[in-house]
Amino acid sequence: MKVVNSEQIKQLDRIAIDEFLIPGIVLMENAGLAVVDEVLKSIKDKENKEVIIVCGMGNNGGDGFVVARHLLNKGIPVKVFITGNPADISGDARKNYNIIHKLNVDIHILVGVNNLKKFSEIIKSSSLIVDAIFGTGLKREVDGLIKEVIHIINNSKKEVIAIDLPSGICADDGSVCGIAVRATKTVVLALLKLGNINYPGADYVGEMILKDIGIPNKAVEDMSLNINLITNNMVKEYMPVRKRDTHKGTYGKAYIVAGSTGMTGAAILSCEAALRSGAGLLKIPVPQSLNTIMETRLTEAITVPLPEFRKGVVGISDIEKIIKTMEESDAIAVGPGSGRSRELEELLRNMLEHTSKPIVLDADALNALADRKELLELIRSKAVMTPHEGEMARLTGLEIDYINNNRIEVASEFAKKWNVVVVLKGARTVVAGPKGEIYINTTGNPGMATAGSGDVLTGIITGLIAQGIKPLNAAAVAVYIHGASGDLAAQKVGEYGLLASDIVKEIPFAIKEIVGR
Ligand SMILES: NC(=O)C1=CN([C@@H]2O[C@H](COP(=O)(O)OP(=O)(O)OC[C@H]3O[C@@H](n4cnc5c(N)ncnc54)[C@H](O)[C@@H]3O)[C@@H](O)[C@H]2O)[C@H](O)CC1
Ligand SMILES: [K+]
Repeated sequence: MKVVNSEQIKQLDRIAIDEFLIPGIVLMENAGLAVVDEVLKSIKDKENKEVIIVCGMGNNGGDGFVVARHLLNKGIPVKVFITGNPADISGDARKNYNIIHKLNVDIHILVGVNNLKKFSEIIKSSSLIVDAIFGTGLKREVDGLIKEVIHIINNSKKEVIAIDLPSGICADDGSVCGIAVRATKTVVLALLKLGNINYPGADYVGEMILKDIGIPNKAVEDMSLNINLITNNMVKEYMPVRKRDTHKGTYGKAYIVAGSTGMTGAAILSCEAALRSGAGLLKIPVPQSLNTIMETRLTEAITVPLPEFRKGVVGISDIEKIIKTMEESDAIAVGPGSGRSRELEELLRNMLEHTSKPIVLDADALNALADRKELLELIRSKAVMTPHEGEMARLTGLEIDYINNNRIEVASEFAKKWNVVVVLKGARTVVAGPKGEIYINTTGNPGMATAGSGDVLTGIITGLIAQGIKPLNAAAVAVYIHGASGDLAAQKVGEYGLLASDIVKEIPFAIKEIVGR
């Protein structure tokens, strides 16, 4: 499912109007009607049906005027409040304003303190508020009178249906521009905006309903939009169908280089997650002294004990064996719980130099790359890197705040620069491909911010690549499954006590729920 920013939706609007000759006022009519549907659903069982529509000076306000006209026609009492002088309204919004003016709709102009008092009184006796102040055209901090208006709407505790975006949320990044309407429901028009799904905006939208307003699919296709929301359907499409006459070899061999003294748990979580995601076979090199622990915990994996240079750390002393296993594998991962050491840096250098197999680089492998940037030049296989913002900061030298405010750009630039897939983890994990492809994930919950959660994700990505899914798609599908598994776990144990191992246990159920098998 495509996601756009304000510039892209503006361009799409222009293509629909100028190239496909769909009059803008038709789109506005469709937008208004889509909102009317939702308003009617909401007030259906209410005795008091009075609807307040608060309109701004742009096309979002124009949509609001259309809503007013249709509600009036259906006998619903409506009151329209306008946040400025109607003389300043132009274009299609102006036409729709003129119509409701002719129809003698009860229109109020919001100016001055006394007027605001009246506004809050009238709101009190209403049933529902439609927020049509700003949509994708919001430009700057909301202040003055409109800030007061939004404050009154939020304090009213009334049901609020926002048109396109809750007013005050920036369409491009979901930031709050001074203040924003807290909506019960947001009717999103034509395509999702980044502001609808990125935090904090996502916390303001309430229930999100995406409505078609008649922009031709062809116009959307012509734009070759690069930002996608990961959906159930995408996961269904990419998860391999398991045929009857297959064997474990069909589903790939994964090789996970992980764990060291004190951090065997990370390795176990990654390995179990890879197997729970469907990988056919899994091997893990184990420092000799840790072999008993690993064998005891990992029933289904094959552990390969290796001589250790330093106690509890896999080094390069048996690099030939490691290279051979890499060559026999379909997917490799390195880093979870590996520990920071010179041995790991050397091991990683050797691994990168000797393999062209897809490789997932996580945790301590990312630290090694951050400490020795020249190793990044060695990546010639299809690599997936899974940093959180702290690791991304170390890899790029950028400030964490900057990364958090520019997650898509940062992930995408890095992916393009190093020709890798980047999974920038967080509340809305961003998966970026080397050709500018972007996937955003919306599954998951705060309970998943717990030790080992990332190790599970690495295992899922590796397990999916092993089954033949291309690294970019595997990463996108994996973050979705990871989040969905976390959501199932949270349903059972809540968010506080959720452990990474709870996520692993839910992987098969999440896949079954999404894929249907
Ligand atoms: N998707 C589509 O193709 C369609 C969308 N429609 C609706 O149109 C809005 C976008 O309309 P636009 O006129 O570009 O912008 P807005 O109405 O969101 O706001 C612009 C309006 O507000 C003023 N303004 C901006 N920021 C501030 C501020 N901080 N304080 C005060 N005033 C501000 C600005 O000067 C303008 O006057 C989209 O979201 C949909 O709802 C169409 O109806 C159908 C086609
Ligand atoms: K709005």
